[in-house]
Amino acid sequence: MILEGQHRRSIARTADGKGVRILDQRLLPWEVRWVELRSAEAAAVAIHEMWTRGAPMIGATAAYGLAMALADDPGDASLSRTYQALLATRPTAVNLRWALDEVRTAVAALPEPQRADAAFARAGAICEEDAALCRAIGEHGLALLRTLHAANPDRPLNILTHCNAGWLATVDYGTATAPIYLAHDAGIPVHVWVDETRPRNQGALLTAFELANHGVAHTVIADNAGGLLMMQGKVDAVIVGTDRVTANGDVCNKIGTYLKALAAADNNVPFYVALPYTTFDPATPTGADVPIEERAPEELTRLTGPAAGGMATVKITDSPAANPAFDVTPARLVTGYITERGVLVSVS
Ligand SMILES: CSC[C@H]1O[C@H](OP(=O)(O)O)[C@H](O)[C@@H]1O
Repeated sequence: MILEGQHRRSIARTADGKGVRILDQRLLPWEVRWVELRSAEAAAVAIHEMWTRGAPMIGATAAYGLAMALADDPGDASLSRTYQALLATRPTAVNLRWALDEVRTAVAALPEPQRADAAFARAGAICEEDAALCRAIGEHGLALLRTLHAANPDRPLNILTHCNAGWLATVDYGTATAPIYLAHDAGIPVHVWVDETRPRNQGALLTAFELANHGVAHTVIADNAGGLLMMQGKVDAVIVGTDRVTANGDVCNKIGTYLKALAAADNNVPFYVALPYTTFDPATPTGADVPIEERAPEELTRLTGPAAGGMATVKITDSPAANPAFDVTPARLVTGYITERGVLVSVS
């Protein structure tokens, strides 16, 4: 199903100002369903169960969750309890902690009656800032893609991406997709190899949905096909998003990213990471220090999809399964970091 109209915003404050409205991404691309979250507890469930996902997006949702809690109880105990509960929903993306810290800082010194409004205001500003940051990432990435396309102007530029780092993962534009959207809109012929991204298939379900909706040529591939395509010279660059970049430039991102970076290095394919500065985590020394989220094995051993009368789940195996949701790409494998301030060749 293609989303019509203002399709680039997957989060907004509710009309009555008391909640937050998100797209339930578990149903995409088959159904576009908006849900209204009316409590911090509902926001925590939506983040943990990945109704909404993507580093900047879970930060924005958590920020609204804290605001909703303060509307119910603006006291310090509520603030602290809710902060910790939301922080515990998903451990890897640094944007979650960053956004919660932003709201806590905005309200901590205020009289209690003023806290909820200030929290909602900060949450809304975080969303608007993210949209602007991602647009700027797109502008800097566009310059990069122009240069890459100039090397082979007679054919489309082939970009490989992993997972979904699009407008569904952010407030607008995406991070890895922002340069792609701006290049497409500027008339640069771009084709995207879309890693399906097992086990949750964010690529096949979400990135493909986004690109189709924007009219960008794309091909969904098995995660394990990327190395062959690079070996065959069919990939001009890899651009991925990230959930956290540590002080030394290591990149935490969706499981499978590291293997793409290895294949890119082995085939001299530039490997870029697109991120806003809110995803840098200078307080964490290296990728080895980042908690890697372990999710339910059933995400791996079951497949869910549309069937007559609704969604159906099929079993793949009864065997035990391990399901780490992220991995670490060492800084040495990263060609550059595309940020809202420009393209960095190193972080440390
Ligand atoms: C722009 S952040 C996107 C980032 O978040 C995704 O993880 P998840 O879908 O589990 O929230 C993935 O790592 C993306 O690169």
